[in-house]
Amino acid sequence: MGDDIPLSFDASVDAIKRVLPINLQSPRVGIICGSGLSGIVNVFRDVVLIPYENIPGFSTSTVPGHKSTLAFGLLGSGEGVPVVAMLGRFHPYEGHSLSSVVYPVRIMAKLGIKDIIITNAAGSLNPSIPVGTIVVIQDHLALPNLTGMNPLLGPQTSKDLPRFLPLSDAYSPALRRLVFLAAHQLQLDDSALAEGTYAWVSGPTYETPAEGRFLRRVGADVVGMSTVPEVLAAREEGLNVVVLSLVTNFVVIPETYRSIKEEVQAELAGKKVELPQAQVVSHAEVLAIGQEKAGILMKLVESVVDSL
Ligand SMILES: O=P(O)(O)O[C@H]1O[C@H](CO)[C@@H](O)[C@H]1O
Ligand code: HPA
Repeated sequence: MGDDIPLSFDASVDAIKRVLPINLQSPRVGIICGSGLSGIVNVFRDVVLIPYENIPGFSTSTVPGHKSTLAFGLLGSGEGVPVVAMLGRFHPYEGHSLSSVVYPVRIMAKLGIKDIIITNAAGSLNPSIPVGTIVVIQDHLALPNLTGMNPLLGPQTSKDLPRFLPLSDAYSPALRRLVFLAAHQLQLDDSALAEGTYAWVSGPTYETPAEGRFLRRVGADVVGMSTVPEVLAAREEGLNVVVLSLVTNFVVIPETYRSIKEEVQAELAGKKVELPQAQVVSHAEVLAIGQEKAGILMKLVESVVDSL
């Protein structure tokens, strides 16, 4: 993954500010919308939409369920909090370099946000975290990071940024608290929210059963192909981070491992066998669950922003 974009932060910030009214020029909170989760813009007030193609340094998302638009507006009760939301993100599997993937996070930081709420669609590796659950991420496991695919590799974008970034506190306990308090206020069922560890994989293939078992055994609860690069850049920029993963599918359920050997042996012995079929995940399924559950996630985000 190369550093293929010129560092044009000022040009990007200028292009954005030029089209914003004064009350939206310094957003307080950034939001990244995961697959099928861009509906939050519908509850913004005074909305200004800027296509990524109008912002120097921004790429274009190629994934269904990801628009390529930066949305500014006021969110929450009263006067509202000025926010900026990425309606669509970039993933390395699309061919974007890691520096392109995290570029919008750096621009949101330059615009002045202090907190960032990152959402994603993810597969569950944990049998006690069913589809539809919103997982408040408390930690991550990023095999690509450990093996050299880290967006912070290479020259830093500013000499003021820390070279060796600690990640023991990457997921803000204070913001995570606000999420659970917001859920209480919204009277969400206790089972609506869980806490867990996000495994970042490069994709675009979904996991094999063996990979799913491996990620579960090494401590991950959910898995996805995004988010971690953004978290790293956000932390490097000094932002407070909270990540909400909407579980759209199960990656692996132990009972779905069918043994063809046993099946054939049983058949040869004249026994009737009805073994469960393996599940096949699809992006259409991911988007469908996203559509079904996006409302709750959006209410949660709005309520957290309101309580900041
Ligand atoms: O993480 P987001 O962007 O929500 O999307 C998730 O959904 C896609 C797979 O269906 C992958 O891109 C995965 O990361
Ligand atoms: N694996 C990886 N990424 C995903 C999944 C999954 O099962 N579901 C949604 N994003």
